[in-house]
Amino acid sequence: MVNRPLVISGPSGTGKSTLLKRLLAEYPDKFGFSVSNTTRKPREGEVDGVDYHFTTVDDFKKLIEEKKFIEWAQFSGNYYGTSIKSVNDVAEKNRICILDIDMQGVKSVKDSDLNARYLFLSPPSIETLRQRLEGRGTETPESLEKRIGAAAAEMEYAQTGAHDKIVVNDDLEKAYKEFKEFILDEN
Ligand SMILES: Nc1ncnc2c1ncn2[C@@H]1O[C@H](COP(=O)(O)OP(=O)(O)OP(=O)(O)O)[C@@H](O)[C@H]1O
Repeated sequence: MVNRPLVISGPSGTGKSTLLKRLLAEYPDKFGFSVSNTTRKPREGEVDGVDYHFTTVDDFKKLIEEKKFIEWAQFSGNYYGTSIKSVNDVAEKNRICILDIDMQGVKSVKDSDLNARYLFLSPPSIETLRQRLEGRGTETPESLEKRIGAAAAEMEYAQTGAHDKIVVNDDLEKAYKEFKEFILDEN
């Protein structure tokens, strides 16, 4: 099968965005992201099927019942979700769908019939992760502790062998090389 979806996970602050940004800049036509469903109203300029699949609450609930979502959540009164179809749509456009998701998302994808590949990006240590999150300047003391707690659980899960590849983001150049090699190592 061509273009298996690629699931990238790892603790917040490990460097997923940094590496993905670089990959997308180097290969602008090779990858794609799934279009989420939402029950919120479109904002001006937003296009159905492009920005989101705008869905009624009834339809959204039906999709949940039919187990059509890999993951879904409710934020401030609206539902948001990633459907299996939206991931398959990317492959149909001959692109590799990248899913940047957390441990729960990884488990859901594993429960679905998506034949995905799993990459875990690990920090060299929790202490380094803490320093990077502090250095990024985006966290309050509370959100920092929350992320560190979640990181420990993510790292434990990675120890169970749930992923096809673990890349340790120590030296950025070395990590990017390994990251890219696994991703481009065709499907
Ligand atoms: N190899 C590295 N060495 C040192 N610093 C790094 C390295 N990789 C990333 N960083 C820095 O660590 C911080 C966190 O990286 P980034 O924002 O990419 O993490 P993330 O995994 O995408 O986090 P989130 O899931 O919260 O979005 C950034 O400030 C980034 O510049």
